[in-house]
Amino acid sequence: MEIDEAVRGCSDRRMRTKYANAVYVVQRAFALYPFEEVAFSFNGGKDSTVLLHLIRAGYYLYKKDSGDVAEMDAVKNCPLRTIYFESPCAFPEINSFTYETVSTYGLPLETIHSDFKSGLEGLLKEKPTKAIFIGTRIGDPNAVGQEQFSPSSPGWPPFMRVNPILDWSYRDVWSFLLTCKVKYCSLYDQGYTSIGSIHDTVPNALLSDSSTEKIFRPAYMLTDGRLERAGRTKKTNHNIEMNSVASNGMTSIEGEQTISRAASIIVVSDEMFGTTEDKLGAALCKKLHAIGWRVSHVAVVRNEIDSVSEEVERCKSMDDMVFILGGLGPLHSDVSLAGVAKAFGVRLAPDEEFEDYLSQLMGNNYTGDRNEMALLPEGITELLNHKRLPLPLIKCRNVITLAATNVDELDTEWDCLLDTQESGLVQAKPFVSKHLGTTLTDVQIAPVLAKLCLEFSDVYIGCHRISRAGPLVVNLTGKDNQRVEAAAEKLTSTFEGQFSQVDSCK
Ligand SMILES: Cc1cc2nc3c(=O)[nH]c(=O)nc-3n(C[C@H](O)[C@H](O)[C@H](O)COP(=O)(O)O)c2cc1C
Ligand SMILES: Nc1ncnc2c1ncn2[C@@H]1O[C@H](COP(=O)(O)OP(=O)(O)OP(=O)(O)O)[C@@H](O)[C@H]1O
Ligand SMILES: [Mg+2]
Repeated sequence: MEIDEAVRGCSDRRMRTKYANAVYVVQRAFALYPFEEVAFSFNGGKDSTVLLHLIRAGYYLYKKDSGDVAEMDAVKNCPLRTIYFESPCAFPEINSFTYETVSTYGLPLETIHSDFKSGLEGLLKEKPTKAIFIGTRIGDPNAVGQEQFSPSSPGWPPFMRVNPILDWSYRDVWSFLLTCKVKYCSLYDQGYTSIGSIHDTVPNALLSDSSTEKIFRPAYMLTDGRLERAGRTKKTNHNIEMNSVASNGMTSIEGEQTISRAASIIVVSDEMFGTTEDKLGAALCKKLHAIGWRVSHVAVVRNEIDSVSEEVERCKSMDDMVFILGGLGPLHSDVSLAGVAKAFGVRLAPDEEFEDYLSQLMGNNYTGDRNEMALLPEGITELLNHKRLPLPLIKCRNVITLAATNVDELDTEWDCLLDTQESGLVQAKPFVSKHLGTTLTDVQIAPVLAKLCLEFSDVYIGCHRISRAGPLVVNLTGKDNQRVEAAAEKLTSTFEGQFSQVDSCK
């Protein structure tokens, strides 16, 4: 079987692994469902072209494994029911490629002229259909939450969606098509990287030839697969918004200076419960304070997925940003990302870009076919790169997982975050603080401080003793210097000569 031979004979270990997993899914589907109750959703796109050849290979291997040797000659092709939702808005090149391909490979075609949902309702009424092969991949807008076998969504007719290439990247798709030397739709050679309708799809501008805007390079030349839908004008999923960036890279929009920002910190560590102390959380508090962010909450949780996910769930909606310290890496106790994924209701899925960084850093020094460290929360992860970092930091929506193991590493990671626009760490209006020391007792000043708190609700009024016998230090912190000064003035004038300014609250 030419596809099987081409892949098994290639030197690309990743390709061979992806192929082996995908054809395994195909074989499982043929083992699970009667052949006549399985369909293939084919639209002439690159992903469904990959799927076509994987189905052909999987069918061949399935027949071979089940000992149908007499039939082997006949299974060069796979006569699987093929459905195509034909739309008047489809590119003529897509239509002709689809018809040509089904004829070349002997696929019985059922053309449907309505939308996906009602078309599938009609199909299922007409013929029992238990499973449908679909070329959905991670990164497609509809892929979030799907597995290789996923029942159709509630409200859709009941069938199993079989997604053999769910974990394939853009690059995997092109490696496969080029390795197997199979025909694909001609639009991909004209700069189209993902194809919708004639109304919402143009060639990908990232492939435009710099000398003339009308010439585009072929789709397989796109280096950043995350931008494959950049030519889908209406439904783009990855539009990158550019904000104004200050010279240090930190977003510094004038209006932002007055906004207030709050963060919470989650320290993930079993050791904090008895054998060591948290230095990183305290250091991060100071760093946030220094850029004018309020720290609303610092929590220490155990290395358990549920403990992390419950804490992330609480903090992510309460604060602008959540920082996680600890629990990142290949150890059994490194559960932070699994906790984040659970909090957002997504699964952990292989991230090719992160995998590339990891293999540059550590070669192939991981066990099994898969690098478990490259499993990141699916559909919500952004990698924050910086030239000073060995690996990008992982940001899932408003949750940033820091990799620092000591304060020096934290200093570096923090500087890189400030220098990276995508981190979202905008400079907020800085805090001003005043520290006033006194030898008065807490009982003496308590009623006055209570009133002061009510009158100056925009000033944080903290109070602590150096020892039980004193002295006492009152800390006044706020964003408005005049208000902080006014609160300090009120306190000192109430207790004339009894308060003096001290450097800081040690
Ligand atoms: C065979 C088939 C089954 C589908 N099943 C579902 C489904 O169960 N739930 C759902 O929300 N969408 C379903 N869809 C719609 C897809 O999620 C998606 O809208 C479609 O593949 C178009 O993708 P595009 O917007 O990237 O072109 C299905 C589509 C096809 C072709
Ligand atoms: N009109 C259609 N008819 C049949 N199947 C379809 C149709 N549109 C989408 N599908 C199914 O959904 C899958 C995902 O569609 P999607 O548009 O993301 O991929 P593609 O068309 O194969 O490639 P590309 O991303 O380059 O357009 C397809 O591989 C196919 O299985
Ligand atoms: Mg398409």
